[in-house]
Amino acid sequence: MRAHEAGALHADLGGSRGPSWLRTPGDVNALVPILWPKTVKRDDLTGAITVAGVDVNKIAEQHGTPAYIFDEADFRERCRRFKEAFGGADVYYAGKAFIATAIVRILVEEGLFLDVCTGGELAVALQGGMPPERLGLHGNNKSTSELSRAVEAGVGRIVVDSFDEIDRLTRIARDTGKTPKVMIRVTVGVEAHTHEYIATAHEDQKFGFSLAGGAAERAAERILAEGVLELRGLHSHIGSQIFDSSGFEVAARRILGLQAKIHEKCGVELPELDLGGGFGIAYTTQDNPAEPADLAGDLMRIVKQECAALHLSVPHLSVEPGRAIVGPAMFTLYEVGTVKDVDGIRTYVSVDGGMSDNIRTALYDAAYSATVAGRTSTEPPILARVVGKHCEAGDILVKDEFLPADVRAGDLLAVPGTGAYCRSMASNYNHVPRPPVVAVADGASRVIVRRETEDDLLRLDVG
Ligand SMILES: Cc1ncc(COP(=O)(O)O)c(C=O)c1O
Ligand SMILES: N[C@@H](CCCC[NH3+])C(=O)O
Repeated sequence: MRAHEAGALHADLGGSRGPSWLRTPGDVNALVPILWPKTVKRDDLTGAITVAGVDVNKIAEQHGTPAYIFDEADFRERCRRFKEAFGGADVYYAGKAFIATAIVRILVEEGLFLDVCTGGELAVALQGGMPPERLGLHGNNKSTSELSRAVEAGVGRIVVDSFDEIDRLTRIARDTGKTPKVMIRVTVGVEAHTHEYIATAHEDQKFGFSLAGGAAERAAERILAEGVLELRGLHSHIGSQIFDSSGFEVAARRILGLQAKIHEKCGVELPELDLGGGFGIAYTTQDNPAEPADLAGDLMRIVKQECAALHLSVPHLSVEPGRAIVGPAMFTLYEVGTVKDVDGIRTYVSVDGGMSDNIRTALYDAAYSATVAGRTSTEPPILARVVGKHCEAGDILVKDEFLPADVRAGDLLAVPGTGAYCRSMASNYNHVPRPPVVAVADGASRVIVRRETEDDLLRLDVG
């Protein structure tokens, strides 16, 4: 029996963040549906996890570990649920969560729009065949080159974020004779209830034009007065991994207040409104995210009510979910390399990846769960910490989880909920090559982003 068994530890963890799930011998193998992509289950005979009918042991054999495993059917279903929920509104998938040409192709097929925020993401979007008019470009410091490329490609809307950018884009428009469509990113002053680093609408941060300070209104006046850019509407994004719709409500009220002011002062009713993304997902069983239909209902109701109160016509709405579409559609498959009991504290389970493939635990103190994936176990649960292979004590993937007491080197370990902001934020720390993304659908797997190799990294050195 390992250092910490579930029963004994439960009391110690009370009050602290604790594990996501107090496991008993019977349920240490359980897959809690809210955490896993829809086609994931355990095979009745072998106990191994399967995705779209493919055994993870086979995936590991074929593609190696670590690997991000993408459940295509799950992703498509989430695209459809958002699209249906928001009815006539446009759903811009936020590419920063995870983008690859294969993903873009699926988005095109599912009729979604796409939000990109750098020249690199724009290149992937165009390579994947997204019609440029269905693209939006974000960013607080877009370069002249990025803006020119977007204008040249005919990107549907550029969300302007500073007066410098308005100047830059105005010059490009004059030089090219084109009329870029723009929205204004407005900082509405909402303190979103999420980690400080991923909240984006309080006053003291780098994004957008301040509403309270009057910059947003001045930006609209300037764009309208110069008449070189086509002002389509206002944009607000309050942060990420948000569960509570009250922040969106306040944001919508404030931004529509500005819409009314612009109407009054400039005589223009802006035809579009974007309320951003940020809808939370379950990383552990303690998270309880809203359904897209409920979110959509709330947002659309607030916008309609507020427009009626302000005597405005209801603008064409759009939203930008990233995490809520791709986050739960992937899990990361690792192989356990070492298991170390630190007596009286916990068991450290080291896997063959780490903070280079998932920085979120180290960066945001994010909580994840994990399970032994290649088999089931009848052993009692022990409290484990899943860590990576990097030269860093903070290289933690899953802070607290109950794993079976016989977890051992060679086991496959799966961490769910890693579709968003894991591959897209991956690094080569310690010269560790980034893992591939393996898509699984209808009983077959295919690589959609190949594994990086040490040779790839060596080729960067030119000295
Ligand atoms: C402007 C903008 N839109 C959309 C998103 C997507 O957020 P999420 O992935 O939380 O839905 C972000 C990221 O926070 C963002 O900055
Ligand atoms: N990267 C963050 C969210 C920020 C999203 C982009 N504005 C995360 O992992 O949660």
